[in-house]
Amino acid sequence: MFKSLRTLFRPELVLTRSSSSYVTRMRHLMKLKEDDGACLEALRSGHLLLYHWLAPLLQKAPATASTPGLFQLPAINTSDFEGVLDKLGKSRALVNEAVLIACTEQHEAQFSLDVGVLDKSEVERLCGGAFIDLRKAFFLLRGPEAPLVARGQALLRWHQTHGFCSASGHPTFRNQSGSQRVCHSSGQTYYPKMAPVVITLISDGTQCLLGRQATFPRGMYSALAGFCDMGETIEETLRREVAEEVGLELDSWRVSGTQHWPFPQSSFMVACHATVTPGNTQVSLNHEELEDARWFSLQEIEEALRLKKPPRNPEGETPTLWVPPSYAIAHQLVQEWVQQQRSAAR
Ligand SMILES: NC(=O)C1=CN([C@@H]2O[C@H](COP(=O)(O)OP(=O)(O)OC[C@H]3O[C@@H](n4cnc5c(N)ncnc54)[C@H](O)[C@@H]3O)[C@@H](O)[C@H]2O)C=CC1
Ligand SMILES: [Mg+2]
Repeated sequence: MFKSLRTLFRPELVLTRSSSSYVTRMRHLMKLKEDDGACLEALRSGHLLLYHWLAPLLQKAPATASTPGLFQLPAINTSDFEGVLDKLGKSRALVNEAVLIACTEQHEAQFSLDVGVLDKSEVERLCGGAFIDLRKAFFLLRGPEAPLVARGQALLRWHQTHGFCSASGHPTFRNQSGSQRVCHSSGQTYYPKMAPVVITLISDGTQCLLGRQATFPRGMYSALAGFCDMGETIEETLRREVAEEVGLELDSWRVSGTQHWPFPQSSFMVACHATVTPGNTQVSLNHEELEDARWFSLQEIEEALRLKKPPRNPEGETPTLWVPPSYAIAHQLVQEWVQQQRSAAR
């Protein structure tokens, strides 16, 4: 029913276009964030990403030979969604709860809206699509849609959990864009927050170390991660987390990239590659933090990367190794490590 957001929002193009178009777009977005009237007007002609209790609405993408079974985000015009609300006999005022998350190159504003108060299957039927758990959605979306849907969900979650001032206990009120909340009693302004997390892939030169928490799905291993303590630098967190979780002393490390991750309450992931010397690989596991941590060979990791979706891994059978989805920065670290190993072998 609705066209794909992919046709409207292609941030990768920004890199190849003149910087002035990027600057104009960012200035436009800044105005919408700060000016309630302009934001409300932009909402009228904007697009909505719908969520139902924080699960995003996805629709099947047209299949191609290389990308069968993929999904996309439907681009729903605000006015079309108001028509949906009319059909459901619900107030159009729900649309005003949308929060601003981005704008297209044509300066069309994009908002996310949680429609948990509406009947899920009715919305799915009228809008064409299905509400899918965000962790699952990361396996189904490609390109810029995964970070966009993550950002939309994170901002909605932040509003849903910051309705009261922690100083006065009184309700807080959002601005139109949703970029902040204010308590009129204490005068405190609240901004959406991300918790810094360091995630690291440790290599001994030929193998890499992955760990799993007891709550991970069967067979899934990931790079080691840990939240920064108050006042810590990235390097201090990195060394401490590795020492705490697997009892290893790092030899060297470098930052590889960063990412916003919407779990558990929005994390700012700083991804690093680290090394230990080959004689210093004996893992001493902290069972309170990890269920297992093991060294994996290049071949094992290459096989895990070939899986396009999580394997079935039934109880009672030895699970097949798999790693987080391609959007997760852990996946990118693993891929970079494979590239490094291959080029070192040439
Ligand atoms: N995007 C990616 O590729 C990956 C992301 N992650 C994310 O990294 C996060 C941190 O990794 P963990 O090993 O769980 O961290 P961790 O090793 O620091 O342990 C988690 C514990 O830290 C404590 N903690 C301290 N500050 C916290 C905060 N701000 N929020 C929540 N808990 C806090 C809690 O007791 C929690 O149970 C995970 O929540 C996960 O969402 C983890 C692996 C891959
Ligand atoms: Mg950890």
